[in-house]
Amino acid sequence: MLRIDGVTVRFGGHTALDTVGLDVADRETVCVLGPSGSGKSTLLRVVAGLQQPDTGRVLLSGIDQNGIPAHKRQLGLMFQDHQLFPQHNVQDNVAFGLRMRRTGRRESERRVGELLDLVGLPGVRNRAVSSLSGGEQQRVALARALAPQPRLLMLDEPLGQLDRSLRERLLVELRQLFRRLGTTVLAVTHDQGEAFALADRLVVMREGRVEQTGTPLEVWQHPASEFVARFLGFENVVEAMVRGDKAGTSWGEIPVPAGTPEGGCRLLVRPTGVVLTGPEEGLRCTVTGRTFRGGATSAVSLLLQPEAGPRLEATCTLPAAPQMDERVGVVFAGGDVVVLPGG
Ligand SMILES: Nc1ncnc2c1ncn2[C@@H]1O[C@H](COP(=O)(O)OP(=O)(O)OP(=O)(O)O)[C@@H](O)[C@H]1O
Repeated sequence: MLRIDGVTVRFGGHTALDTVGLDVADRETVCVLGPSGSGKSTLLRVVAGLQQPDTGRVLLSGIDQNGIPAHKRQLGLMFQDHQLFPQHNVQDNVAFGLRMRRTGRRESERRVGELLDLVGLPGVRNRAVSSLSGGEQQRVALARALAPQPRLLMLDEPLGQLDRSLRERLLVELRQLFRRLGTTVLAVTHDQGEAFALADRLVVMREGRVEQTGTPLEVWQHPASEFVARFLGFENVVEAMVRGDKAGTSWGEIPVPAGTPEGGCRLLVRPTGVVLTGPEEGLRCTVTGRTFRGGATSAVSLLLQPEAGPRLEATCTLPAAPQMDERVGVVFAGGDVVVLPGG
């Protein structure tokens, strides 16, 4: 459906996109994830035809889009500040793209009704946009982007402004909606939770380059670099020397996956792989941070300062959680140890 091929964009001396390549298949939802300034929005703008690349091509259904203006690319755009017309009612906002295409009034009204049902807002047709809540406005923006039946829907931080519980609910609904409609989606976000919930495939960007692509599970299980691991929120990274099925580190010996090449590398231990034991067992640590995360699992995040080596992050349940300044022992679970490539 979409092919981005060797796209480079420079602003003066700064390279915002550096030979980026990316394919999005028909009906696939791809989320581009990366820190602020990594080039995500620029990538969307290039696909939309709002930014001319210095080199490279954008193909939609095999056709090079060079020279095709934004409004002729048949794309649906939904940007962060959802750019609705606040003084107009919902009907007029959702029908905007249909008017551009000269759709008749009756057909347009039918389609708007259908879309409002779809996004869970039946009966708001005549309300002023300014009278809707933030979440409702977001849904109107989505209905507006979907109305002209774009061949590719592009979302830029679609749920950025919303509170957490609303965001989580909408994410689930959006995913179901895209499945049902067979929509092809390219979304960008800096929020990994949003990307994981929405995407069939993730693209992690760093300084204008694609650092890793894969399904959310692939990226989570095998981050391609320390950058990706840290971006996903994994902090337990340490220098290691692998010998057989163990690695020597400043935290002591850690089991490594079978087949790990011998020699120096960097290891990641997911917080779930840092297992608390009695204070006389394993690596001795002091609890220096303790945050109750709540949620269905009543999880507690712990920061542990070991006798030697960098600080560790661990998680446990509330009943099992030690207190601040308490001394604990730690052993490492092999299943949560990842060898970072290029370390
Ligand atoms: N029109 C422009 N002129 C000059 N520099 C620009 C322009 N647009 C973007 N940049 C620069 O290009 C880089 C990438 O910007 P971009 O907006 O694509 O990043 P992003 O990953 O979307 O960031 P954010 O998550 O903060 O929106 C940044 O360093 C930005 O300052």
